[in-house]
Amino acid sequence: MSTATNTPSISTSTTLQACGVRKSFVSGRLQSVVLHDLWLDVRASELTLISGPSGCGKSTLLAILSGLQPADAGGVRALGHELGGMGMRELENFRLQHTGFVFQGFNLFPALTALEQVELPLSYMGLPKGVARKRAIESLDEVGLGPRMRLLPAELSGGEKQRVAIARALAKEPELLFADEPTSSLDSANGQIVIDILHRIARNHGTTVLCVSHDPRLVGHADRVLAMEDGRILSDHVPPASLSTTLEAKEPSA
Ligand SMILES: Nc1ncnc2c1ncn2[C@@H]1O[C@H](COP(=O)(O)OP(=O)(O)OP(=O)(O)O)[C@@H](O)[C@H]1O
Repeated sequence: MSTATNTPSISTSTTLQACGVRKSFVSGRLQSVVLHDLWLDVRASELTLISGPSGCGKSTLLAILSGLQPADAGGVRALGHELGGMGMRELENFRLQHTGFVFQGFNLFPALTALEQVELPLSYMGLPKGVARKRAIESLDEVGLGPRMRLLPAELSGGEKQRVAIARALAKEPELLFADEPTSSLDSANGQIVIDILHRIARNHGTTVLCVSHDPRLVGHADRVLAMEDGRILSDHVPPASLSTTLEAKEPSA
């Protein structure tokens, strides 16, 4: 069984590990510890949700696990690589090739169509134009936006913008997908669509999906929930809704 305590046992499908991660921030003469000696492992083909109240350190943990921020102590192992051992260039390349990000504020370019938004990172990755276009269209189709791919962000709803952002991440075919409060600016129905898409990506593509959110409505949609408080992971559980889905999937059909 995986654990989020100080005595980790690592399963074979683990793709992302935090090993004794510590982080503090200094503000004036005050130093506050945001993450306390945190251990966890995250598995492939699962949507892992880190939940907890505002300010408990969720986004800081996500930033460290994705290599956007360094830890003060401890390490992160992602896809077999120690992130702390990489130089800036190497880390940038690792993120480009292996990770996708989805943020609360969508981060779309106002002047680009949905299709162009999704194609852009693929050109940075060096994919030939035809391959990039094919992948971009497939990803937009997968999130249900094929018919709207020629539209600009201003012509899309909030939920559709977030789906473009997910398609942009998905088209890179990343092993690791990070989502920071992806449903916070969406209403309940659109939030549900977004979390269901993230769940499906984990299942169908074998992607490790790590999502942080303080939205309690997401808990039942995750495969695994890590509850965080004051820079510590207090519990690690499979939510009941996810358990029943797993049991249904194992039930032989009549
Ligand atoms: N760059 C920074 N400099 C100083 N303090 C910071 C910095 N980044 C985060 N913090 C502090 O660290 C603590 C944890 O912040 P973090 O954003 O990780 O929490 P969170 O759980 O994601 O919150 P929310 O749900 O509101 O986004 C907060 O007290 C925050 O003010």
